[in-house]
Amino acid sequence: MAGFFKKIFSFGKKEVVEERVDETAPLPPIKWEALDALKPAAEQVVPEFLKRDEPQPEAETTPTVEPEVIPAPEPAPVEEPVPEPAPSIPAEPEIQPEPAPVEEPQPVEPEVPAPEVPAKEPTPEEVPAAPAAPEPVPAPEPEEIPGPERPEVVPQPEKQPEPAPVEVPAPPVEAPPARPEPEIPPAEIRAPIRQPPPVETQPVLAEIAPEPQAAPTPHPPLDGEGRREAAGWGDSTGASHPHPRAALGTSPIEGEIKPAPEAPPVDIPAPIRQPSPVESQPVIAEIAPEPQAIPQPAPKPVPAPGKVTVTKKVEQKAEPQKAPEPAPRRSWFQRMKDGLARSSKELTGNIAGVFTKRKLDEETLQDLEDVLIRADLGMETALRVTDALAASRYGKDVSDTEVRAIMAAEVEKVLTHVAMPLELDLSHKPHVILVVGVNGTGKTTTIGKLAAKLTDGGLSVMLAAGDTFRAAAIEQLKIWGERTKSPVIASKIGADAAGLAYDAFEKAREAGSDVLIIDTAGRLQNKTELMAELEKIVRVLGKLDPEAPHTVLQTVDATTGQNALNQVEIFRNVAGVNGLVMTKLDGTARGGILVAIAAKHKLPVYFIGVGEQVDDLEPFSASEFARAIAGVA
Ligand SMILES: Nc1nc2c(ncn2[C@@H]2O[C@H](COP(=O)(O)OP(=O)(O)OP(=O)(O)O)[C@@H](O)[C@H]2O)c(=O)[nH]1
Repeated sequence: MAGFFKKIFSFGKKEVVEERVDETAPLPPIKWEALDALKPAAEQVVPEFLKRDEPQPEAETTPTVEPEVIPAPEPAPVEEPVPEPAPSIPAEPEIQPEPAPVEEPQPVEPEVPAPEVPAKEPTPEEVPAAPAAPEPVPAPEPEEIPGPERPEVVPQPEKQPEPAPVEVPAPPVEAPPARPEPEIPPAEIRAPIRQPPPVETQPVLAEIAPEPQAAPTPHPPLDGEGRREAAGWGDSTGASHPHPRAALGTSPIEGEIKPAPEAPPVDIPAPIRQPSPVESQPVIAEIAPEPQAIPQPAPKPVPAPGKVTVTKKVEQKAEPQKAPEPAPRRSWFQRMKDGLARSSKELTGNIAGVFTKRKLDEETLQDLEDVLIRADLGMETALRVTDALAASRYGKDVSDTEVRAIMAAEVEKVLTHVAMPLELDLSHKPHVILVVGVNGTGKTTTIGKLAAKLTDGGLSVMLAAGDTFRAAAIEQLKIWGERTKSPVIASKIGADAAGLAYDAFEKAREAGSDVLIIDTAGRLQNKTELMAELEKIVRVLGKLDPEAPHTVLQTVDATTGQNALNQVEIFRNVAGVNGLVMTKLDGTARGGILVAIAAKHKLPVYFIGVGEQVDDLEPFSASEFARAIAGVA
């Protein structure tokens, strides 16, 4: 068979050049009888395909497909010149028998001969015969051939035509486009596609169809947008489509969609919004079937993979995850221990470094003293620890565990005297608590935490925004007042703090409040002004109650280290501080400063803060603090 075809092709090529001139002439009537007689010449008919390219009538008949096929095989046999195609013309009768061969072999070759025969020979007259032949063939051949042949044939002619046949390739190329044109309807569909109605889904197919040469491959032309459009349609028609969401879930489609980004789909977005993610999937299913519906139905449903929905699914997953977020609350001791972890870790680590396989001697004791001082525990406490250790373990092997235990015991002894509970003398109405301290040490926050404790204990509390220099401080106190349901007395920014304190005292008394907590500014930058202001507040309050303020609390920021010692010294002298609140013990390695302050000033430490939350303020416990900082369970 291959040899047979080659000959035909060779003829066709040569003739092509000649025939083109003839084709322009009108086509004479076909003589079927004569054609039968000419059967042997069928091979020579080859030249026709060339003519067919130009002749319009052929396009209608199925034979058009055949002529197209011809060009593809042509390349090889250019050598044999067949000047006289005339006899071959009668080949038409052969064309009918061709159907059978065409079906058998997938290769287009068998089909090629049939069309060729009629085309070339009939310079003018015979040419018409070619179109006539196709008419009988139409129904059977087209169905079988179309699916497989189209994709194969089209690409071949274009690629194979290498050098000489340059002329030939041109015609075949033209032939293929002619076919799609009849299908043009799809192009028309695009316009409707932009419109939301479900009918638009068809247009999408049309777009896909053209590419179909890629037909074997899924949906190259579809874009993410295209899918959306489809999705919109799918929603409306989704019911009719059998494609389950599961099918759509496949990811493969996505890859296809990406490659073909087309402008038209952009319009589609509107419909997409309407459908929910789930709906979009059905749309995809619709798109796939359409292209297949024409040639290949079931197999392509795979397009469901186009699941642009994948992104939507992801979103759905994210939503549910957000819901569950309960936070278990740790015990106070655990929180304090965690808060002091940095201080403890550094301290115990250094101690372990000193006592690694060493006997306790003067050098070792000196090293330990240095470690304790660097931990801000203070000279006094450091000496207490080393003295206690030397008294019981000098000259002996000592482990870091034993050292930490002794240290915890000595620290506790120092703190025990300052670890006192805050006592309120409610014989005074109100009991006035003046809160002082450097800016940012936690005055306002501590006031809020304390107010919460007092109100939770059934006491009525009133708050006074004595820091009149900062609007933020006033607003912050108001927030705490709302949280604790405590009235807040405030004034304009820059107002006299002493005057505000006086007014607040009167109002608290009038209201019968149990406790009045007064916030103050902490501008150490201008010590003179600060001292004057605090002294004035104390003096004014004394006018209403000689013993007021009854409690002067100073907040000390543990992160300030040794500076805290000086701060306490200043405020104690200016405002008569009689109690401390150590704040921010969480997140600092300098918690030991609390021990140094206690040892030096011997002021009561009422509370410690280990966080910003309302319940992160707890009464100070010497034992707990000592064990926590020494790393003793
Ligand atoms: N981590 C931690 N932060 C705290 C603690 N106490 C207060 N803070 C934070 O420290 C910052 C300052 O707290 P404030 O209460 O505004 O301090 P202040 O002394 O009133 O500051 P001024 O209003 O500027 O005078 C805020 O962000 C508080 O949330 C604590 O115990 N631990």
